Amino acid sequence: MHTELSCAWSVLNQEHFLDPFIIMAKTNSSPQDLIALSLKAKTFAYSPYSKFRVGAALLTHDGAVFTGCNVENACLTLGICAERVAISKAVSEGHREFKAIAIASDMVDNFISPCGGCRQFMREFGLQWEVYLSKPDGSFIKSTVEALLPVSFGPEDLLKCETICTKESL
Ligand SMILES: O=c1ccn([C@H]2C[C@H](O)[C@@H](CO)O2)c(=O)[nH]1
Ligand SMILES: [Zn+2]
Repeated sequence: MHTELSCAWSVLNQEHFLDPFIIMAKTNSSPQDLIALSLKAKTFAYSPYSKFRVGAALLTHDGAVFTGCNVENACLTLGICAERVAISKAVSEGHREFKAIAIASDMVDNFISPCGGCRQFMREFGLQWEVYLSKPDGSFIKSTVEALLPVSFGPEDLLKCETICTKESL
């Protein structure tokens, strides 16, 4: 684990570390690498209201990594979580298939757990991908989107309602 973490930190110390394609070339995308990237992303958190910093690092099917941090707003309800920032960055650049997301916070004694909204946001892109809930020391719980959001509602369900498709409803 120490070797893998050193690898991740050496990646982070290089210029352009936020470029997903450079990260793809330089890491083996282990959970430890992804967590190290989420910890780095956390340092960019804009959280003047809650003072609660969160970072996320999202690994795509093709090995790219997109990071995110929480971004709060003086209009308090407009803040966005780190996970949703990372997913939106990936989707907006053409990536919709995900392998894993790592989440980091400053909580020393607790693994950061994604909010319900972020679980639903993850679920939009599948149930069978991994979620690493981490602590600042790099320790983590490995879960999945499905385990975090059982019996969920997703895009497939919209296709199951006949009334949407029948002429009577028009
Ligand atoms: O998994 C989580 C939990 C919380 N937050 C953010 C939202 C808000 O900015 C702050 C406090 O809830 O932390 C995240 O980004 N991800
Ligand atoms: Zn959230």
